[in-house]
Amino acid sequence: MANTDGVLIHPAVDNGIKSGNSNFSGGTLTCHCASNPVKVRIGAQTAHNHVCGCTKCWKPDGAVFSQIAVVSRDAVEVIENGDKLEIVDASAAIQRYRCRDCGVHMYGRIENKDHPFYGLDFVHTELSSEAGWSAPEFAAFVSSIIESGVDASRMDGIRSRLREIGLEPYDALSPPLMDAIATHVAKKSGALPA
Ligand SMILES: N[C@@H](CCC(=O)N[C@@H](CS)C(=O)NCC(=O)O)C(=O)O
Ligand SMILES: [Zn+2]
Ligand SMILES: [Zn+2]
Repeated sequence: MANTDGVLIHPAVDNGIKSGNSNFSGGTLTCHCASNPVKVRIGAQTAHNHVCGCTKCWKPDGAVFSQIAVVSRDAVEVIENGDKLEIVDASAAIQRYRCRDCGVHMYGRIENKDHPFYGLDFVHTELSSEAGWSAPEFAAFVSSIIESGVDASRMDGIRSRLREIGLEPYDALSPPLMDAIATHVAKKSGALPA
């Protein structure tokens, strides 16, 4: 069995996953700036929370994975210091808005109306002090952590640790989300009825 001692994934899951609260209805995300932080109000509970190993998603210092969930774009409102936001990569499918001073990503938005996840924004709920956000359910883009410099020899230990804390590892998204994407594509091409 792979040794999982000392394998750190993300602070929100390393000491056990906190359950979500089904009555929770949102909170405020705050960037890491000591003065004039960017604040984003999320007016709903999130869904599909997960950890992501890709190189594009924002990770707190020392974390190998990011933690990211989706919420309707209608529920996302920049309420303070929005002038500090800049788009990381305007050509990416997900346009990630980061604070130009501290680098924290405040939300990611899809502008392509044909994208399977159009209408959903991507947010890091650890930026909120409120408890009750939906709990992470799986680990996505696990092999991608190698692209950030994790040696492939550590992957057995990292996948074992993810399973140990209840986050099934996948090298893309989870099967239900991959199925939803493929269904969207098949309906567009006509392979399935719209
Ligand atoms: N192996 C690539 C994967 C990047 C990737 O496809 N990320 C996923 C999960 S966040 C995605 O949907 N990206 C869309 C985007 O970045 O716009 C990396 O690590 O950079
Ligand atoms: Zn900031
Ligand atoms: Zn990602």
